[in-house]
Amino acid sequence: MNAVALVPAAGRGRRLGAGMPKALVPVAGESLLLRAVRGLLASGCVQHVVVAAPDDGVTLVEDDLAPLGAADAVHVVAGGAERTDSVRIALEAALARVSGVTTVLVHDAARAFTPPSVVRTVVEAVQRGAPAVVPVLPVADTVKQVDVDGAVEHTVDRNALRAVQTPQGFTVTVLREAYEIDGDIATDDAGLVERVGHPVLAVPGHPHALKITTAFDLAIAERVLAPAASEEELT
Ligand SMILES: Nc1ccn([C@@H]2O[C@H](COP(=O)(O)OP(=O)(O)OP(=O)(O)O)[C@@H](O)[C@H]2O)c(=O)n1
Ligand SMILES: C[C@](O)(CO)[C@H](O)COP(=O)(O)O
Repeated sequence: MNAVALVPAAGRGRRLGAGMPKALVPVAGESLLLRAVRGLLASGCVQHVVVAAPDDGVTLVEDDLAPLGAADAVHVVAGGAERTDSVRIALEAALARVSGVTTVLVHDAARAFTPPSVVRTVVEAVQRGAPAVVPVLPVADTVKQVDVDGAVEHTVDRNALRAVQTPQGFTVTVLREAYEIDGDIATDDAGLVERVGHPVLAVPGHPHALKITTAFDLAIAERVLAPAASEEELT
């Protein structure tokens, strides 16, 4: 069974400060978005991708993705004000275009260098019966809870913490249920699924699934991730 992937790519990239939508920022000559979509398709388990573009950038995004030569497998819609709005719009578009959808991935364009192997791991976990799946990494730093004044309240047991990445995977039923609650906003899709009471399974992520958020992250992408991606087969 194949999955459908939703790619929220409508963000402005304020923290990056590139003066253009972050998804279209190039790294070694290819946009973050093109790289993210190619990685999804290279996994071999994604049959269709719906990209949520900036509302004034749908044609720009369509043109950016043209080199993939996958026009039948990739559809671009205008995203929304928040990430959750963009995902909701892309989900509705995917279900209107693709029949028989069972598994849905949600993958940030900003995580452009996610290895296709992580995509497969997430899809396989959903198709083995997990209603919701997130790729994760251990937390390497000590984490402390602080109050509004910055005073440390306590140290959190980092062994019980994981840093969550994308693609996140869901059964279509569970994701639709989570997105039926209008106005509900969360920083990730699994958070909405937790709120409607479904279990979420953590599976291994990958350091290359770094979310390109700041100029520092972009430098890491240019100097480390892009060279590594060009060396590895997209397998
Ligand atoms: N209204 C929004 C906001 C974000 N995103 C997407 O959600 C992903 C994760 O968001 P983030 O990394 O925060 O991107 P931006 O919102 O662009 O960054 P910033 O918060 O710095 O502006 C990105 O691929 C972004 O394009 C989206 O589709 N629609
Ligand atoms: C979805 C996500 O990538 C999981 O870590 C993250 O929550 C996105 O956060 P952002 O502030 O929208 O980049």
